[in-house]
Amino acid sequence: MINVSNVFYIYPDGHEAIRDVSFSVQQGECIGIIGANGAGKSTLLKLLVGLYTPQSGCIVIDNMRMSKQTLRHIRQIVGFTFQQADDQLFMPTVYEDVAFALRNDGINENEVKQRVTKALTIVGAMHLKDRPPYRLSEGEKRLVTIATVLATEPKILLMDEPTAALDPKARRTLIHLVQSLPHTKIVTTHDLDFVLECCERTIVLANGTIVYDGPTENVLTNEPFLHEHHLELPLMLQGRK
Ligand SMILES: Nc1ncnc2c1ncn2[C@@H]1O[C@H](COP(=O)(O)OP(=O)(O)OP(=O)(O)O)[C@@H](O)[C@H]1O
Repeated sequence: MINVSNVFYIYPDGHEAIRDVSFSVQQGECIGIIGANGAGKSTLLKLLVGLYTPQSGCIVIDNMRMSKQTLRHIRQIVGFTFQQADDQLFMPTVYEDVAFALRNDGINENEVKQRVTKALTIVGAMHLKDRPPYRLSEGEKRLVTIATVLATEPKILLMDEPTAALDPKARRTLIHLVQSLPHTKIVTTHDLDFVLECCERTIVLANGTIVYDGPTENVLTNEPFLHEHHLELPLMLQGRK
């Protein structure tokens, strides 16, 4: 579903944020990308959704090599939720926000209504449809941003820090939602307990390179390795020591 080969990305100021990164993702996998602040997690997600273009290396999504010509099509396959929900919600009501991309694509109003209703129902936010997004709580906003993406019917979901600023109940709702979605998913996060519950495979980034790619359980129980990369044992595993 995703193949990343020898990708390098240097910001315009010369900072090399991604260095020789390669990995593949199979359909239906849920992968956690973890690492210290500044390790390159968000940069990598933005490369996968085509917001940034690598200086070298190649990204293939659903058998299509990412390029100016394929970007529009790839954006229909890949749904991306930003770290800040406010970056994604800007319409007067939740309904209009979820409908926005569909209307932009010229989809007829009947189908827009069906898709918006389905997406809001999946995330359990139908009751919010007439509310202004800026008045919602962080947890509600997070669910609505996921609905905006689900409505476009992507095959792949990329989520940047989805549990940031959520209280335990909202976080639990999100965990259940992510576990129930059949999509291929890549999630960047500092919430290692979330990774333990939702992702069977984990990639650890450090200074823009991959230092681990394998089963989640193996890496999240390796305390010396986690410490070396400014990470800690997930809270769920700390009692086992
Ligand atoms: N626009 C930019 N211009 C120059 N350097 C940048 C830019 N954005 C990010 N960087 C640098 O690229 C590196 C990777 O940043 P990135 O935001 O991808 O890290 P991250 O792992 O997502 O961090 P965090 O956990 O703090 O969100 C960092 O050193 C950061 O300072």
